[in-house]
Amino acid sequence: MTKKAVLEVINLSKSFGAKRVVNDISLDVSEGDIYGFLGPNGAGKTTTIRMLLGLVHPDAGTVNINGHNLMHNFNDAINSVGALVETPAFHLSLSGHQNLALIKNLHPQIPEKRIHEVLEMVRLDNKANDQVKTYSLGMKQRLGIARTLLHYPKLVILDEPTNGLDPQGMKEVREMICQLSLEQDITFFISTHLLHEVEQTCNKVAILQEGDLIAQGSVKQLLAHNNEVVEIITDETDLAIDILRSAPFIKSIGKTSQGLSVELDRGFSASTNKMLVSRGIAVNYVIPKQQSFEQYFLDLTQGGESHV
Ligand SMILES: Nc1ncnc2c1ncn2[C@@H]1O[C@H](COP(=O)(O)OP(=O)(O)OP(=O)(O)O)[C@@H](O)[C@H]1O
Repeated sequence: MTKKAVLEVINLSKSFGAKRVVNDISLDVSEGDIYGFLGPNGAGKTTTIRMLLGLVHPDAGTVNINGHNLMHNFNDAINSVGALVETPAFHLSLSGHQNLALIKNLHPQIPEKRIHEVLEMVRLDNKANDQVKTYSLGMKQRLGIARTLLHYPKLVILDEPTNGLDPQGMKEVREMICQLSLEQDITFFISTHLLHEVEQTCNKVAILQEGDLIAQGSVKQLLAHNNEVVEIITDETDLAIDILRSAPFIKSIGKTSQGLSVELDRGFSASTNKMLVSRGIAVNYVIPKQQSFEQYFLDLTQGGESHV
């Protein structure tokens, strides 16, 4: 069954003066996705997010949020999204609950009980009555996310939500996002440059570089598209390198403590083994290595091919 589109971005572009910052990008975010929006510093992530929220006017392109066109039906589009774009500011001498009550009071349609619900969702219900000045950075960030949830959004956009957090704070935010996605049917669009976070949290990613979309898809799909890496356990490393160097399907060879790490075209590990054995090399093992998303990202953004 095709999943419902929650965020559709079609041919979006933006320049500042002569500088093209976002270049004709299209993104598809479906119901239930935890969608990672990745890119090196200055790639255009924040500018894109600001366009998704109507804070920056695009030069060209269309944004639909939950079926509402952002340009033509702004209120419906924006009311169905929650967003945390900068470090949230709170009244430090008030409690978490009191801070959320101030926001709730501006929106009479939000029931009182919602404050407790969202505090529970971000696991701050036991700190609800403590002053925000006693909160850690991670707790403040979670309170910021609670604030975005007050009006029952179907889509939540977070710009670098774990930026500046310690490992424990990052873990808490990560776990909370996964839980909200599962239990509350919230779709997330998260910009980050932390690749490890993406691997652990997101089911889909888009990679932006200098305003261009250079990859989009599931983490699994993107890695499957890439070369394979195997470790070849052998004592005859120098001879093995001489033999493999000439094979067109071998992309790179490095030495490891027990043999060689070889990057090759996907599907050629058996041929690699056969080539070595037929030339008299004693191959003890060929071990497939899981290529990390981090390596994939670095290959791609430092001069690799495009997988859009
Ligand atoms: N209002 C503006 N006027 C001129 N240039 C801008 C403006 N906003 C952003 N830029 C430029 O656009 C480019 C993309 O910036 P943007 O903040 O969108 O990137 P980013 O991917 O979010 O980077 P980072 O991870 O460092 O925040 C940068 O070169 C930035 O200097």
